[in-house]
Amino acid sequence: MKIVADENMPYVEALFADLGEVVMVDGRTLIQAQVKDADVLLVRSVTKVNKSLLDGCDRLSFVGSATIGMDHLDLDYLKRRGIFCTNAPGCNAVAVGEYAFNAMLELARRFHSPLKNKTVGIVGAGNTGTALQHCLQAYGVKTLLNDPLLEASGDEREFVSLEELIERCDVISLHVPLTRDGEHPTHYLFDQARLNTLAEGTWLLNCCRGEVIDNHALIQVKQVREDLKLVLDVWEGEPEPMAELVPLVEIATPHIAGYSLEGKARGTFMLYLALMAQLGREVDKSLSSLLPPLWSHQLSPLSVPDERALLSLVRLVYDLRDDDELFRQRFQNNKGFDLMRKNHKHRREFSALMLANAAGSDVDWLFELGFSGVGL
Ligand SMILES: NC(=O)C1=CN([C@@H]2O[C@H](COP(=O)(O)OP(=O)(O)OC[C@H]3O[C@@H](n4cnc5c(N)ncnc54)[C@H](O)[C@@H]3O)[C@@H](O)[C@H]2O)C=CC1
Ligand SMILES: O=C(O)C(=O)[C@H](O)COP(=O)(O)O
Repeated sequence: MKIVADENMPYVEALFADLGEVVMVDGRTLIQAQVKDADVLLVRSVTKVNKSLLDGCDRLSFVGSATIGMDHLDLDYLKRRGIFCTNAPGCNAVAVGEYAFNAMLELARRFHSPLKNKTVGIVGAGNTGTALQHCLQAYGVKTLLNDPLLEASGDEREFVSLEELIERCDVISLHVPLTRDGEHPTHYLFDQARLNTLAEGTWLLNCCRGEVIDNHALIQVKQVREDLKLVLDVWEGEPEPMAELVPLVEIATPHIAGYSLEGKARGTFMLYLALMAQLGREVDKSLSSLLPPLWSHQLSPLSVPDERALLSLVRLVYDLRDDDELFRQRFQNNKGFDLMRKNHKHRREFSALMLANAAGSDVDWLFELGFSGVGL
């Protein structure tokens, strides 16, 4: 069996080498000739999997994307061809939730405006939106949700309209898939008209897909709205974000919100499980055996850390300012955006940090937030 896999997918050798020949490729520039005799194709979000890539790849029977998003996969074409296709729902949801929470703490510190007192609106209350809500609730921040699809499906949480969310929230974080059809398409969900309705001083975060915001319109609006603060991890036109937009953004990163080691490993592992099921073979590997051990720092945060101390703890796990700084230096270099992603030093999730405080104390909310505790 021949398995062609994106080189930015960790643990492929460890999980798939037993099954056949593994060939690692640059997913962004992948062409048909490289997939011609493959049985299995493992991709990430940068590979457009469609007729032009797969025409004539007659042996291919399995396509797996180690991502949450599926907008790069032509699902109708794959179905017509009878090629099994799967993705990795929720694999990096915790990473995205923690990224957005982290970014909010950074803005709060920068603008001397505590997060604790704000109302945060989450647009798209699926896996990543819920992971963010979890962090915010653990810290005691009020959240409002907008998700017309979940609302209609009977999800029992409370939802508000997008208009109400925009009106009532100080912070808005976007967590929707990129869609162009259906009753609630998200392409340019935040167009010029909607951006103009943002309340004074809103913080707007986009960690889902660049095209959910009209980036040209965002530039125009931001140029006259110093009060708006932006956090962008995703950009229209990746891997070439609009150069005029970057300086207008407070925290700018190259689509790495989901890049925790745990999240990426989970993505590869979910594809391994799907392929083993497809092949009718027994699973003989575990995710925990792939990951390095927790950081067993015996940290005991003061009984109730204030927001400053909380940010210090969060920065210990992942200092978002490093990625922001590198991004500004490198995004305009030849292939800078993709190189930063490829060479990204995997961060860990909050759970990698073991706190020495005992459970059942007044810092239990830190464990709720995701940090590990001795004996938990
Ligand atoms: N920056 C990054 O590194 C990452 C980005 N993503 C992106 O984030 C997206 C969301 O991921 P998940 O939360 O895991 O997906 P999910 O499928 O679990 O949740 C998405 C939610 O958005 C809702 N939704 C769809 N259209 C909507 C609309 N018009 N208005 C409000 N809500 C709407 C859906 O009903 C669903 O509940 C992915 O599709 C992917 O594109 C995901 C992981 C990492
Ligand atoms: O899971 C998703 O959806 C994402 O956006 C990925 O985290 C993006 O990473 P790559 O697949 O582009 O490496």
